Amino acid sequence: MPIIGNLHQMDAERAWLTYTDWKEKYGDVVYCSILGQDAIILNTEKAAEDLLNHRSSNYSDRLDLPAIIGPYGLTIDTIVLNHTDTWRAHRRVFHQTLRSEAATAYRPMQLRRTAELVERITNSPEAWWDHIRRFSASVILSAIYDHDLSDSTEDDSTLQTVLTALELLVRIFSPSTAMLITKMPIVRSIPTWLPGGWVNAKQGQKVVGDMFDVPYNLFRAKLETGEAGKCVASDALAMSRDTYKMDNFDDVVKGVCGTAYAAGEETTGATLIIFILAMVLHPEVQARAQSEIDEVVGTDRLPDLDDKGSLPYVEAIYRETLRWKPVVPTAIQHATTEEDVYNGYYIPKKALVIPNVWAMTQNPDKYPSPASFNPSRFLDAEGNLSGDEPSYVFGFGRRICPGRHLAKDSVWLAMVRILSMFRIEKTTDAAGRMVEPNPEWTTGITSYPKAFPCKVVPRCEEVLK
Ligand code: HEM
Repeated sequence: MPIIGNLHQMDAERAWLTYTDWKEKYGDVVYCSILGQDAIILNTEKAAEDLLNHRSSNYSDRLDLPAIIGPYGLTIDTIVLNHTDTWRAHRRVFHQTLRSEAATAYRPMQLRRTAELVERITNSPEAWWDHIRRFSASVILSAIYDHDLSDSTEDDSTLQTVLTALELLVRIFSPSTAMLITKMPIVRSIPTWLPGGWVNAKQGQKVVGDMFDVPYNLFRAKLETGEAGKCVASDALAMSRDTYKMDNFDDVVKGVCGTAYAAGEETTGATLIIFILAMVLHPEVQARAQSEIDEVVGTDRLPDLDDKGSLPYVEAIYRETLRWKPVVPTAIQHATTEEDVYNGYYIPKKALVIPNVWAMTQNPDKYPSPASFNPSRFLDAEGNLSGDEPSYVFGFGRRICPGRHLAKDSVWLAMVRILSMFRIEKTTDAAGRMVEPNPEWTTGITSYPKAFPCKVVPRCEEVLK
């Protein structure tokens, strides 16, 4: 039986990060080997749906990374768990607490947090980036642990603990480092004082352990004194009290909560940063959205989620932002449990399966001129929303992102409120010429622009005219 596509020997970095023209060069489904690991790259929505959605019982594992998971204390992290009963318990908690109807309970909190975001940008517009990152952290910490961030993020020990761990996780999960640690486990013992010592597993285990323990223990202490409000942690514990019985359920809840922070904070903030970049580059899109908002909402209140149905162009901007530069461009790799055959081609057991979300978003047959930011592609000739939504940017099958409903409300609300209150403009240089932002992009599991020049200006004078 033939192997799918071209046999292509890749090094780890290229296989994970050079995904731009894979479909053109190699076809819809590609086999490659990443340092000896079988890997299948799915370049089209059709192939991803056929395998990851329709055959999900065989495509919902993750890659076994025993050299990383145990030594770095990731044994209770939803993302890396295999397709086991423990993972199913995690997903049941996510479903119970963050499914579409359950996520609406967090809307009042999201309205408060977006109002704070607008206020902070009004007071110090030059620090918009920090305000956005604070916003995404504050929404997730509230939703998961009912934790209110301190005024200064530097003084918030909970936030600092999780940020330290995230920094480490992003580094050890970079493709080359993950492979290096897997192939040469000895590097885990490099003392922290030597160059490269940041991969030290003993230190990693402490840092990652704190990420799960510190906010969770704080929440448990609040629960005991009756101060804990509604959040994922309290709803999950109520589940176990009422109906759901399982040994070690406390570890499940702790794992769910710690993973949700790690998976939700950066993705939400990064999507908003991509949106700001799109707005700087496209003043005409911004102006059209602002006139829609002014017409529908008026100028004496902030838009809210009840306005969504009347703001199709804003919704189209949301969809185009997800599509234009997907923040998790190769989603998270799945793995097969058993061998399989697809369209006559053999797929090995325990193969990595990488959904090339980037290629799907750049498919010129579905999205003409895919590199341009054009929200109108999601509207019909009458200006109504088309049925198309790039929901595949949230992944596939049983592993689909369980935080997507919360994420959508947070991102949409922040976008519409920023648009209603501010103009996002290019800066000018000393000679008065416009500076065209052309940022570098982060690489790794997530991808978003590094710092770029832009000016955020309150619209109040313009609106009052
Ligand atoms: C714009 C924001 C977000 C994007 C683009 C995003 C995207 C993704 C993607 C692509 C995956 C991989 C799915 C797969 O394996 O097929 C994923 C997994 C996951 N996401 Fe999100 N996500 C976002 C926000 C969130 C939020 C807010 C939370 C939590 C509240 C969250 C929690 C998770 C978890 C726990 C997983 C792992 C699921 C599993 O392995 O079973 N995400 N996300």
